[in-house]
Order: sequence, then structure tokens, then C-alpha cells
Amino acid sequence: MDNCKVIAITNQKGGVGKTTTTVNLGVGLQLFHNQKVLLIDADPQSSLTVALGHKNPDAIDVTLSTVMDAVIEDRPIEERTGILHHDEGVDLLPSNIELSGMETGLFNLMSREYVLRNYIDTVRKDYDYILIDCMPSLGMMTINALAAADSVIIPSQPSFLSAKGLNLLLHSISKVKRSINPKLTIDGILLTMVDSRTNNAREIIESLRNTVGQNIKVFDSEIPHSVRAAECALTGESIFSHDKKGKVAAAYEMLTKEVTALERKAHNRSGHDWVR
Ligand SMILES: Nc1ncnc2c1ncn2[C@@H]1O[C@H](COP(=O)(O)OP(=O)(O)OP(=O)(O)O)[C@@H](O)[C@H]1O
Repeated sequence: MDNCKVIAITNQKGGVGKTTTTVNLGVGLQLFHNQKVLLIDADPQSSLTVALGHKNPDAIDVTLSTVMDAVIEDRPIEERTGILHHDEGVDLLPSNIELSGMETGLFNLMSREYVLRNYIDTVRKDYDYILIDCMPSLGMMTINALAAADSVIIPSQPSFLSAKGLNLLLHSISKVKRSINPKLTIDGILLTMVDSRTNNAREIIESLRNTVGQNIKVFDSEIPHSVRAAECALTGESIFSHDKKGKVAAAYEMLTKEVTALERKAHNRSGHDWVR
């Protein structure tokens, strides 16, 4: 057994802060908790790859689709194939447009849900955390991410957290849990781009915490809306480099504490079970 935790950062809605959360949670886990982190870009749009400074993903030869292809073809994967190192101490498995062809090809395979998981099994011994930045859909790549993950973090803007959207996502998660990955859990919903200047922002959040929060953890950390966060993707760095004293950096640092605390709880619980 290794100690690696694989987290899928997912929401079928686009533009809710999945990529920004993947970058800043990942770099924050390295920076504040000294964790070894791999970030996987599971979206052919490649926003994570771009956000970590690779302005032209299509020029990258070896990507997630290369290693998934090797799994499908049953070819051996050499250590660190395709993995790039970022200056801020995290590793990245990039993606580019080739991943969209891969997603279509998966449909004809027998064990199509397990391709990413089989790849991750070959690298998880090297990391404490693997974060998967999912694409904004509930298609086969996202199913692969959920099949490979130990848990899920759902970023959402408070005003976009519709009951319908959330139910759809929870339905997919529970389907994957039932049929292919019984250990899958939900770490929580992360409220992003919170704009405290709008009059009713607090009311919406309080009402969410009282309703959705009854069934699913809503992280205490709330990521504020800030132009400094949006700038990061353009400069290829995390908020901790770009604006380390700002409110977004503080919020993501707090999220790293909540996420690592979840691990300690799970650890204590399993120790307890073992004692019993
Ligand atoms: N806290 C924030 N404040 C202001 N802008 C933000 C914040 N977080 C993210 N953004 C910006 O909002 C946009 C969407 O964010 P991001 O790319 O992280 O979302 P996403 O869910 O990954 O999108 P997609 O579904 O397209 O992959 C980006 O332009 C990003 O820079």
C-alpha cells in the first residue's frame, strides 16, 4: 500500500475554477506541507498545461494521451515518460488536442473506464498527491478520472451551484462508485470566485451551506474573486508566486490545510478500525 491520494477536481460546468484550483492546491500542498505532487491535465483544452507556462501545448510531443495509448496497447511506460517539472516544485503530465481523439477511441475498448487508473498505478508510488484536472463534461475522460480517484473536489461559483447540475454530477459519481470504484468519496464542494461586493453573496452562501451542506461537506475555505487569480494563468505561475500576500493565496493556503486534515482524519479512522 502506498500513501498517495488521487483527487479528481471536477464539475461538468465550464469556467468554475477547476484549473485554478488544481494549480494552487497542488503547489500549496508542496509549498506548505512538503508533499510530492503530480498534476494531470485530463482536458484536451489543455488549460492546466497552459496555466503552468506551456503556451503551445500542441507542440508537446509526449502527453497524457501518449501514456494512455501505451496502456491501451499494453506497451511498457518508461519512468517519468511525459512528466514535466514546474519551477514551483510540482510535476505536470500535460495534455493537448490529441486527448480529444483518445476520448473518442476509448468507446471501443473493453476496459475503457480503467485506462487512466492503470497509468496512475504505475506512478502513484512516486507521489503523495495526484490531482486530476477534469474536462467540463461527464464523458469518458471524466469517468476515467473518477475511476482512478480516491476522492473528488467540486469547485463551483456559489451562484452557479444549481440543484440540477449538482444532482447530475452526484449521480455520475455514485454510478462510478457503485460499478467501478467503490472507494471513491467526495471531499467537498469548494466555493470559488466569491464576490463579496455583491449584496446577496453572503445570503446565497449561507443558504447553500444550510442546504447542500447537510449532505456534502462544503469547505470552510472560500476562494475570493480577484483579478490577481485570473492573471496567474497568463504568467504560468501559482498565486503563491504571483500574489503571495493576497486574499486568494490565503484562501488556497487554508484549503491545503483542510485537505491535509481530511487525510489525517481518514488515517486515524483506519487506525481505529484496525484497533477494533
Ligand atoms: N478566484 C478567481 N477570481 C477571478 N478569476 C478567476 C478565479 N479563479 C479562476 N478565475 C478565472 O476564471 C476563468 C475560469 O477559471 P478556470 O480555468 O480555473 O476554470 P475551469 O473550471 O478549469 O474552466 P474549464 O471548464 O474551461 O476547464 C479563468 O479565466 C480563470 O483565470
